[in-house]
Amino acid sequence: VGGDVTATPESDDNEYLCPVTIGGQTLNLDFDSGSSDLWVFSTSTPSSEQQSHTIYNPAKSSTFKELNGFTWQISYGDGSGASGTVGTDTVTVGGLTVKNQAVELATAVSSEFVTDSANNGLLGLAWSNLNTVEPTQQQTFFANAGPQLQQNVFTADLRHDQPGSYDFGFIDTSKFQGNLNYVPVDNSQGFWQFTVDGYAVGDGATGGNSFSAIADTGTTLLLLDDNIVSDYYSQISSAQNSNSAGGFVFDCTEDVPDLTLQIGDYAAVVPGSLLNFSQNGDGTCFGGIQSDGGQGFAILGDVFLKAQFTVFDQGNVQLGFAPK
Ligand SMILES: COc1ccc(CN)cc1O
Repeated sequence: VGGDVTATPESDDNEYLCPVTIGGQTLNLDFDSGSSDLWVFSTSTPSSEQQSHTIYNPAKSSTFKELNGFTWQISYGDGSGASGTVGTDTVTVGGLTVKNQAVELATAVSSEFVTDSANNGLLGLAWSNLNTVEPTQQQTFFANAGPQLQQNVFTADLRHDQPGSYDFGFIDTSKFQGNLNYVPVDNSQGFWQFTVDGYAVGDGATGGNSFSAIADTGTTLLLLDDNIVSDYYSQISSAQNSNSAGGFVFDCTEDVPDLTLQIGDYAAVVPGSLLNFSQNGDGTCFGGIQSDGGQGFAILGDVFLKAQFTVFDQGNVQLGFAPK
């Protein structure tokens, strides 16, 4: 048994949304391998915050059950957050169904979510020890689905400005080139965390110290240690760190170098085309590489994941990468 679901980018590839059916109601959710709560805009969300979102109505689901007294509260790296109550329902993603899945109903959402009208909630794909439900932590959709999957994996094939896909339970070898390169995962902090062994800017030599990183489909950019960020932008003559833009920008006419991350024997290339992330409207462009804020590990978000086919292997606690 498996599932295949389309992942559609919002404008500027800011996030990727996938249709999820909950108790017979379909909402587009942001699949997030950096968190472990499945939460939705619902009839419990204040009407002023519902705006033009698609909402889930548990009263209309014949399979919804309230988890009385259970609550959740989550905050994300970008400062956004949400909180609410909890129930269970039947959740289907691309033909794969999980019964009695914890579904978290938002009773409060931060402004970033209110204004992002295409996003009707998140489906967490990190490890269940990150789930925020109290008094009893809940399992993710992927953890619950694991036992019914042919292979205990999901894969991510995100693309620039075009639909990609998530597959659950199988590896579609037509979606990548060559062989998969596996790296062990440390899931003790609940993330898909692994070691990067070095980096190279453009066609320069691979160097630098090894560093820890997480594979995070719910983060837009490629967030790296400040030393690597400085080294990278030293290769772009007009680059500057702009407070008003919120990070490094450069003239849109510039030739933007590739970045290669050495992961074991695998050289993961992120092409310069993906590292010229978006236009600021004033002739400058915003970089796909930005600072990780010194939090001790790099965040390999969608900018990185667009350039790789990635296998999130729950059974063997490992990640697999291949070029596309
Ligand atoms: C405001 O939108 C979001 C905030 C945080 C996450 C999770 N990294 C996903 C989002 O779509």
